[in-house]
Amino acid sequence: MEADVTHADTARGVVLDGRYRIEEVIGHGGMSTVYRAHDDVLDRDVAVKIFPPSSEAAHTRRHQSEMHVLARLSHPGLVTLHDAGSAHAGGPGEQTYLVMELVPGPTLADHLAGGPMPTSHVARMGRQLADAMAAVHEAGVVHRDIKPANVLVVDRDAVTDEDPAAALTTGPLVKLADFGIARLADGARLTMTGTTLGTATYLSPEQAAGGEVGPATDVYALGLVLLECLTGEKAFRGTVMEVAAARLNTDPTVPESLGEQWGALLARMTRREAADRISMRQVVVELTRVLGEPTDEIPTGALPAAEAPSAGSGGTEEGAGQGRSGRSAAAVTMSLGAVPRGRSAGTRRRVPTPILVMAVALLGLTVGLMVPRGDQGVPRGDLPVVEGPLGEAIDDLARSVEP
Ligand SMILES: Nc1ncnc2c1ncn2[C@@H]1O[C@H](COP(=O)(O)OP(=O)(O)OP(=O)(O)O)[C@@H](O)[C@H]1O
Repeated sequence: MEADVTHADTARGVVLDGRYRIEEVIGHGGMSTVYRAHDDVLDRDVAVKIFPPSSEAAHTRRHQSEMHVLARLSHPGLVTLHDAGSAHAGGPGEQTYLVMELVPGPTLADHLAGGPMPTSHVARMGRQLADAMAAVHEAGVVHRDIKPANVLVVDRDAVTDEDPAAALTTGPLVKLADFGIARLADGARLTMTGTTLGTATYLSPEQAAGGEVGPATDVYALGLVLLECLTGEKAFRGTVMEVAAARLNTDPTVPESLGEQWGALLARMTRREAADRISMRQVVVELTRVLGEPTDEIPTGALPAAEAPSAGSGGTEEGAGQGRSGRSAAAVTMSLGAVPRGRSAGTRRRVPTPILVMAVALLGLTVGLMVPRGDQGVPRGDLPVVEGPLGEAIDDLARSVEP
């Protein structure tokens, strides 16, 4: 019988596909365990992300669809997908795994525990993330889970040094991980044992309202992440319920001390109406202005020069989320099956406010009931699956809670 790769103690030493030798756990997510592994064929270290066994064919199909999208995305600011496969293929304990570029540094969440970052560092790091995300949007995909825990810091010194000029100009400081995988398993977090629930810190208003999610959702989340990097404080604090509900009526506060440029940019990124936000490509342009650099020489990491949009061309709302194929991000999201249960392509539907309030209350209540009072904050037992619009609103909230 093949070894179980669910747990660290049984996974160590397992060789997947005859080449990926599992070594040690390097990260846990709500949906997976991430291991350092050695690729015996290419003789290099890699990261292997293993999902728990799924008995639902729909989950497996969704993982495969998402892998195909991940495979076509290439950008220095995105963690590269090398390979994918299944352990115990065809059996009841089949487990999907992804083999990725190994980024050995801490996450931005780890880094932020040390306090705010210098503004120029935030601008450069933010521009790298925005450029990567603009490429993602232009490929017709929405991440939907931008948060510090999903930003891997490539070079810790480049973020902490007072004068990291060389590192800042040569390569990406950060890489975005967890690319859209979390959204694939709609509702799975609500049924998984051992899922860590935190706060709905980076939830966009449209996610909180159960509305349609598009590229502007990522812009909002990145705005909150940048604000947190600058201030060292989360923009919204409180219980899951309070935090999720607050953003429907409240704009994040940008301290005046950050200056007019940052104030204007962050306000335009975090407008409550998604349609009023600037595009991710425009964020790249604005952060270049913040850095005092010419906007006609903005680096675009992923796209060949011939295909790269000019600095300003993607900056219009019309351009936001349109891929080179001409398909909108929302359309591709739907074709991936990444839309919450029960939604169909082309259907625009908002969850009525009373349902949202019930959803927020239920999620808050559930988290309150499930999270033990100790330091770990790890819920025990299964959370209920709720069908219909209420379930969808809860799913959206659950997907957005931060570990
Ligand atoms: N390519 C990588 N290189 C190094 N570490 C990684 C890599 N990918 C993920 N990790 C580590 O594993 C952790 C969990 O990964 P990830 O967020 O992708 O999992 P997840 O199950 O999708 O999580 P969630 O959906 O709860 O955010 C990360 O926070 C990071 O510490």
